[in-house]
Amino acid sequence: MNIAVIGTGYVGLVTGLCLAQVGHYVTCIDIDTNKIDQLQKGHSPIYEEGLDKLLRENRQQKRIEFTTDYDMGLADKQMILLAVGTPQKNDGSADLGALFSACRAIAEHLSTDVIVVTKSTVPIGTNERIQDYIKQHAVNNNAVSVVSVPEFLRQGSAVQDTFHGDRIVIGGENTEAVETVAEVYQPFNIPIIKTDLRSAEMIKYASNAFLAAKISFINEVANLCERAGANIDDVSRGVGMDKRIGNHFLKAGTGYGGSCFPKDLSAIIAYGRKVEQPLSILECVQRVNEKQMDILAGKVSKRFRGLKGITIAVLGLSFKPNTDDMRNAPSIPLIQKLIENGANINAFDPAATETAKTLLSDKVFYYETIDGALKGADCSIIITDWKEIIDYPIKLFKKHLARPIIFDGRNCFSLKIMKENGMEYYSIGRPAIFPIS
Ligand SMILES: NC(=O)c1ccc[n+]([C@@H]2O[C@H](COP(=O)([O-])OP(=O)(O)OC[C@H]3O[C@@H](n4cnc5c(N)ncnc54)[C@H](O)[C@@H]3O)[C@@H](O)[C@H]2O)c1
Ligand SMILES: O=c1ccn([C@@H]2O[C@H](COP(=O)(O)OP(=O)(O)O[C@H]3O[C@H](CO)[C@@H](O)[C@H](O)[C@H]3O)[C@@H](O)[C@H]2O)c(=O)[nH]1
Repeated sequence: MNIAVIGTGYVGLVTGLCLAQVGHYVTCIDIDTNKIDQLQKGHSPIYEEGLDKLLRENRQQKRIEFTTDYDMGLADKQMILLAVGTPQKNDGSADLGALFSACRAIAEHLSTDVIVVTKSTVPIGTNERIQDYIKQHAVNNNAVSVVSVPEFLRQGSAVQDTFHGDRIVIGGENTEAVETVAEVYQPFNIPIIKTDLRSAEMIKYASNAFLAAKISFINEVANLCERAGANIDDVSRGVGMDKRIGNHFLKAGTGYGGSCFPKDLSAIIAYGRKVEQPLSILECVQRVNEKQMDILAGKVSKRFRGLKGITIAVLGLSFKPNTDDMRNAPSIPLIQKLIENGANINAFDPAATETAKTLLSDKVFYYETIDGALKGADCSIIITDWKEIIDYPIKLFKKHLARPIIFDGRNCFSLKIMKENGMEYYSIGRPAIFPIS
């Protein structure tokens, strides 16, 4: 099928490439000329292993192309995927400005009957608005059916998630359009669930909200473990082995970040308020998460009796490993707090340094190696569990740091190894380790 994808961010690019890979012909449209320039030259603007290869293969097979021109991009397409951003507004609700400006462009450039598939995460009722909006602004008399296919990929493993997802949700009121979309996704061989538009929209928010709730839940239990003298790693494993609970998203840490959970929770909470059905559990989930981001600063401050003048090697800046994305990364409020209280920051991240420079205080010193960041620092804080950091030899922490002290926000190391190496080690939800003097 000939498919247009509007928006070449994470979702648009990965979806476009994966649809091309299973044999469809895809044109990706974006208003960002830099992004389109890069893609036309065969460079992925997104950092993720495997994406460059997928891009190269599909360009060679002429199954994917990139443009800023809506006329060219929408010509002869049977399906248009909407994958523009839906960021958070000041009041917490989703900003649908980019989405409706893309809908306006569809209405003005459409010259064939199409199915419009919404991949963007949108509040309940939005797909009905999209249907009305395009009809109202259409310059030609083409038939348009809107179908909701929310996206569940994770950054860093987006291609893998697209080919091996747990389910594909297809929501729509027009049965024929829903069936056509199901055929397009059939080569992925993933279970498909067909629903109405509103249920599909709700499934996306409820899924993210539940996952975020699991994280805040385990973080609270971790904090309780510290008081109780229990070990969150064992507790988490024991709880997660119950199949009714499941062992995913039970890893305690410095809180969830990223471009999705924080904004999607805010959006569904704002929607609940609007329809007078407040979501009190999710409001707590958010509060617990905000508090969790402060936990490491508190531990360092307690250990050093204040932060003034100490030098901290911060390892990992991106909101999670295998991505250069810094949106809502826990490193941002944490580093801000440390600097406000007088600490000096040496930072290392394998991929996110350039983005970090645009977001963090200009007082932060960046290093290209872990060695460089550690040298002479009073302690190290681990915020993101990159493989490079987990695999870094403990004896080098000991060699480079002025004092062998680690505050680990992702429980990267075993307590036994820390003890054996004579480290002073504070993690999340586990007993602190002090060197034997
Ligand atoms: N990033 C994820 O992991 C993820 C996963 C699932 C769902 N989602 C949802 O998918 C949507 C897209 O997320 P993203 O992270 O890919 O967004 P993004 O912000 O990375 O990219 C959006 C792209 O849309 C382009 N754009 C904006 N207005 C446009 C217009 N009028 N015409 C053409 N292009 C336009 C922007 O230039 C940008 O390249 C959001 O609703 C998000 O919540 C994201
Ligand atoms: O046990 C866990 C699991 C995750 N996290 C944190 O949670 C955040 C989000 O992680 P993850 O879900 O892996 O990343 P995203 O790429 O943001 O993906 C989420 O958000 C996407 C956008 O909606 C959805 O499509 C995905 O299904 C959903 O997992 C990160 O800060 C992680 O460090 C934890 O603290 N503990």
